[in-house]
Amino acid sequence: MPTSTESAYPGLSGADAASPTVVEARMLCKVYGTGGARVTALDHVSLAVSRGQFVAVMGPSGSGKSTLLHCLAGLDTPDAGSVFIAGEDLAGMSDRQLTAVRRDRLGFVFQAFNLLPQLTAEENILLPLRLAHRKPEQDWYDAVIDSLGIGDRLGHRPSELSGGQQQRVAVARALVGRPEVVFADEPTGALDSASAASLLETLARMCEVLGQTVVMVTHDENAAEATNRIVRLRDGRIVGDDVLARPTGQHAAPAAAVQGVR
Ligand SMILES: Nc1ncnc2c1ncn2[C@@H]1O[C@H](COP(=O)(O)OP(=O)(O)OP(=O)(O)O)[C@@H](O)[C@H]1O
Repeated sequence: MPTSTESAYPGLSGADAASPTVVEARMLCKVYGTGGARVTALDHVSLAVSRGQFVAVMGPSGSGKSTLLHCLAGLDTPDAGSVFIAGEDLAGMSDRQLTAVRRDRLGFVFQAFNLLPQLTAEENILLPLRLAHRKPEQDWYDAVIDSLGIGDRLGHRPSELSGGQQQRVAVARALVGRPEVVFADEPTGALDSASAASLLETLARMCEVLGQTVVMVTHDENAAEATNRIVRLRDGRIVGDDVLARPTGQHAAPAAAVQGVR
């Protein structure tokens, strides 16, 4: 039975320089305001994220974390520089193409779960695919539900779930379309510490085992510890970028979850 990313998915492990680059920022600049109110939110930021990496973006308030996340995700436009998702330059895209990229190739998780109260967990998870007239890939869907441990909650409405379970449903919704990368902005901000730790552990495992890529903004050093790369911003610049080697096999691969996936 494979017990590490290496054996389950050769070349797709977390901090693996040989993995393909899924997100790349080149010399991103973003300035808000003019005159005395002028703020340089991003000051020539370059960053390449490999498949399977779980990246924490950290830094003091106002250092540019959200601006960077929004530019990487095509939710905001840099004043200068380029963003590539799986090698495709977002700058060359029309609004319609950008919308399609966000819908079909990216996943989003925010502090607020944003689940629709009248839908069951499963209906919430599948809603983005339904709107895109896509069907879930069954093996991937099963792996996501299994990894998140919400198989017995799928028929419940959000009001019948704990906060931690609701966030897991929101994560499943972000993952179900098998996005190139998931962007998460303080995903544990509304959770108690035990639920937060559990969610982070699950995200880490999905990156290691399923080759998912996650870029997460967080203020929380504990949350960052679950990741395998910590990018630190200050005054719109990267002032630290630590790729952490995690011992292989720390997160055992759930064999059933990985069968037939990738
Ligand atoms: N729409 C905007 N208009 C004007 N200034 C902005 C705007 N958005 C961000 N800024 C400024 O750009 C800088 C970077 O903001 P950003 O939200 O990216 O920082 P952050 O690191 O995410 O902060 P926080 O941790 O407080 O959320 C800040 O000085 C902020 O005030």
